[in-house]
Amino acid sequence: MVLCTAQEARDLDRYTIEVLGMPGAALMENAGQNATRMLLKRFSEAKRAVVLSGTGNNGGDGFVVARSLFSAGWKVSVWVSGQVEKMSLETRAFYQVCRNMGLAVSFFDGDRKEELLTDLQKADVVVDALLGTGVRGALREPVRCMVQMVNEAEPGFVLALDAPTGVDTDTGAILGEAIQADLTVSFATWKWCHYLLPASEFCGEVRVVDIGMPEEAIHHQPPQTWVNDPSLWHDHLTPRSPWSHKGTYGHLLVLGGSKGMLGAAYLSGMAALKSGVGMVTIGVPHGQEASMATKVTEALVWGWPDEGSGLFIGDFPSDWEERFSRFHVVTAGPGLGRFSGEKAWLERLLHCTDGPLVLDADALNILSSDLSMLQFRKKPTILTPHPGEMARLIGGTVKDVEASRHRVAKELAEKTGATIVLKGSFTVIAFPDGRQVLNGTASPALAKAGSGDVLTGVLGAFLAQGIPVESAAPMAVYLHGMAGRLAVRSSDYSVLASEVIDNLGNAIHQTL
Ligand SMILES: NC(=O)C1=CN([C@@H]2O[C@H](COP(=O)(O)OP(=O)(O)OC[C@H]3O[C@@H](n4cnc5c(N)ncnc54)[C@H](OP(=O)(O)O)[C@@H]3O)[C@@H](O)[C@H]2O)[C@@H](O)CC1
Ligand SMILES: Nc1ncnc2c1ncn2[C@@H]1O[C@H](COP(=O)(O)OP(=O)(O)O)[C@@H](O)[C@H]1O
Ligand SMILES: [K+]
Repeated sequence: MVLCTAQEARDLDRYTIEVLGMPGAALMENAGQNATRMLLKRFSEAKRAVVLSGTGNNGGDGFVVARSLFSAGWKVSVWVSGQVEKMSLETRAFYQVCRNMGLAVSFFDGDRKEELLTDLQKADVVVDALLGTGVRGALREPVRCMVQMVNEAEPGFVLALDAPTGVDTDTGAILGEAIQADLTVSFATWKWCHYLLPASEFCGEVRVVDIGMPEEAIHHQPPQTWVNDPSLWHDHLTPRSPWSHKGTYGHLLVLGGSKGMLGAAYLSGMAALKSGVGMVTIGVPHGQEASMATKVTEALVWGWPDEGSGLFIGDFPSDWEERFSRFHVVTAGPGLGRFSGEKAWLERLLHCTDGPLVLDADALNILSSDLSMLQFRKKPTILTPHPGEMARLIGGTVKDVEASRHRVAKELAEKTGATIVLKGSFTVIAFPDGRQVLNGTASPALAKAGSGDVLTGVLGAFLAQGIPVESAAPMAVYLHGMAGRLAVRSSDYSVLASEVIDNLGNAIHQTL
């Protein structure tokens, strides 16, 4: 499913109407009808509704909802935030239908506050069709006043059409005041405000409905962002061939696991094996080799030189060249730690890894001292920062990252040529060509140390199986999030990273 900026949504509408010849009124009728259907699913009996309509096309959707609820036997009153003369052609037509059918339509210019408030307080449902993607800047009167009154009235249920009035479609900012919705029905595509804080907290549940926009419109002008779903990568998640063998599914090297952090590399390695990779070697400092070997049964263990402190030194083992040629993918970072000569070490790793390379955790912190190290890479590099690591990479703060996750991820991908997997409650995957995928499958059960190490392993495993990064990254993030959800037995308080690993198989099975 596509995710649009306001401009992309306008371009899609324009192409559909002006080039494909779909009448705008048909799209508006479909939008309003499908939004009504979502409401009627929740309320089996006729109720009392107040519909607030603006003069733009969002208001037109509102008039369609008002008429449809009225026809379904609901008691409906409509309040309009401007004059008939300001209405767009389609909006005016649907306004006229409401009048012709005898619906109560009132105009609000700030004078009839008592009347509107009483109406809102009596309503079971308020439909917010004041502003959608056409909003510009801080709310002006009388819209601001109407928004404030809805929030004051605290109606039982608020349905927002496309977006709650008062949220900026693209930045997710609040434009002074915003309607607190229980359900937002978005038309044809997702919009950024459904994901970005603080706007997303005003949306309630978000459902996207079809408005009859032909697929050709999306193919003609593909937006830059998609919401993650299996249709994006399902072709690569195929049943395993009965003729396959371990060599078919690649060999992954996991580098990390310093003293006190062995578990991180262990989790990555096990997650990779549970995600179908043929073979895993876990590279740990020499001093940790014996401990790791007793911990893992299914993975190979390779001891790297260390200084006795449990950290890697800035050197490569003597047999690295011969060994490296056997790995299809390298992941570095989980439990790696910081060590003297780390920058030279990472530079060498970047040069000599002849396949995809995933950098996580401290490998990212080392990289943040000099992003130009990545410019030598010919094969895909994938960075999987959490917001703290991302802040170090861009030389900003966590607040900067969280205020604009999608923008910072996109900019870093374009700047470095790496694929960025910016983790969080919704993870952003940004590719160097500007495209982005947004993931919504995760669970707060994953907000616990070790979850990220699992993701690194899953991603490394899919890459080692020859899946291109454009599919492997969204596939790993999606299945990791789903495994996190499936791992919840009694409470999301209690999920361990190892239980997420145990549920990778279920997630893959349910998606195959
Ligand atoms: N196009 C299509 O085919 C389809 C579009 N669809 C629907 O159309 C919606 C987009 O419609 P849109 O572009 O008309 O914009 P919309 O959100 O109604 O707002 C414009 C109005 O808001 C006003 N306004 C702006 N900022 C303001 C502020 N800060 N404070 C106060 N007022 C402000 C602005 O006033 P003006 O600035 O012109 O004075 C103007 O009157 C979209 O979200 C979807 O619901 C669906 O029906 C499917 C088919
Ligand atoms: N509230 C949340 N909702 C959904 N997913 C989350 C949430 N918090 C964390 N996650 C996911 O859990 C993982 C945490 O990664 P990270 O912080 O690197 O953990 P660690 O390095 O300790 O293993 C990421 O994949 C992130 O997207
Ligand atoms: K709205």
